[in-house]
Amino acid sequence: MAKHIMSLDPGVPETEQLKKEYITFMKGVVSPPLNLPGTAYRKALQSRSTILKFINRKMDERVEKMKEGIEDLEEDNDLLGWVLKHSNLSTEQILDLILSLLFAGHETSSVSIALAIYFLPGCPRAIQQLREEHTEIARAKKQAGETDLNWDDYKKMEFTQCVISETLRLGNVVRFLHRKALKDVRYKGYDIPCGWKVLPVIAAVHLDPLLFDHPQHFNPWRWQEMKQQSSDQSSTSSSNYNYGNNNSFMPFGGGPRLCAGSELAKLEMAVFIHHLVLNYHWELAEKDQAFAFPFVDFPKGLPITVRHLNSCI
Ligand code: HEM
Repeated sequence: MAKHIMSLDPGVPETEQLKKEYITFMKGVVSPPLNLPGTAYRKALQSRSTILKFINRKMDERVEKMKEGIEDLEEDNDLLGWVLKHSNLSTEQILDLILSLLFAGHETSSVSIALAIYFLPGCPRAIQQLREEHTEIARAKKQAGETDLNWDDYKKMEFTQCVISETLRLGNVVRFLHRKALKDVRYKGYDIPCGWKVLPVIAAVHLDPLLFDHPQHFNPWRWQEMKQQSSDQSSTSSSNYNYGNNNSFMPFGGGPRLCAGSELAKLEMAVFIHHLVLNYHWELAEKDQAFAFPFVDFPKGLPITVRHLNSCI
């Protein structure tokens, strides 16, 4: 993500330093707002300020280069390069945009991928079906003399989409949303006064047994059933499990504030799963569990053992 946003290469000292600050920032984002020495909140404020200074410095360097007419293909095509050249955003708006995208686009996708790695070994039949789907895609590409995955390949990943949806439903990377009533609202017999904050808990919807059969069970095939049901109008109306309904599945939120990166996130997960199932066998090295405190994480870092498969493709 940092590479696409600011052309930061993984492993180099400045990226690692930014990562360290980012982790401290994340730990204090949802914490009691006590600006006292040693608190997570205070440390997060300090890290946020360090990150903003870092982005500001990068911006100044870029502006200098642009003035001198120095071209850099990679930097000109990253997000920072694009906004500097083609937008009229103020410095403050650019800083806010870059920080928000680093925040919104990094943790969510990487935790979702970790959750897929965590759930799948408990469902060997799903791994088998994924392998079949991706082996077929890889075989067709080889026949066509192509190597890199493209949009048409992605569109063929139908079962993979079921695995992604199920991972997002059960994993609940984002557990609740933030809303504020802009006027007095009466909803299902409840009065919500103007100005009150409302936190819709999407995790509660995703784990509701009235909406999802055996909601704690990782079952990617439920999404195939859902597709089948929605194509069969008559059966949908008599079913309890209307999880094709947008209000019952909203890992990316909804309405005008719907996640801006939802399609990118699913694409990232699909590409990762493609390479994972084609090339590797993996298992959990020790028992670990996903915890939400407040962001979903694995206390032990989800250690896995990985073995390379001798693929015949
Ligand atoms: C699996 C990964 C992801 C999940 C589960 C996720 C989830 C969410 C959720 C629940 C929201 C709040 C929506 C609302 O309030 O209704 C949101 C907002 C947002 N997300 Fe994501 N997200 C993911 C990945 C990404 C990525 C990869 C990017 C960008 C590269 C991104 C950018 C954003 C932005 C910019 C917003 C704010 C949208 C707005 O307020 O207008 N997200 N995301």
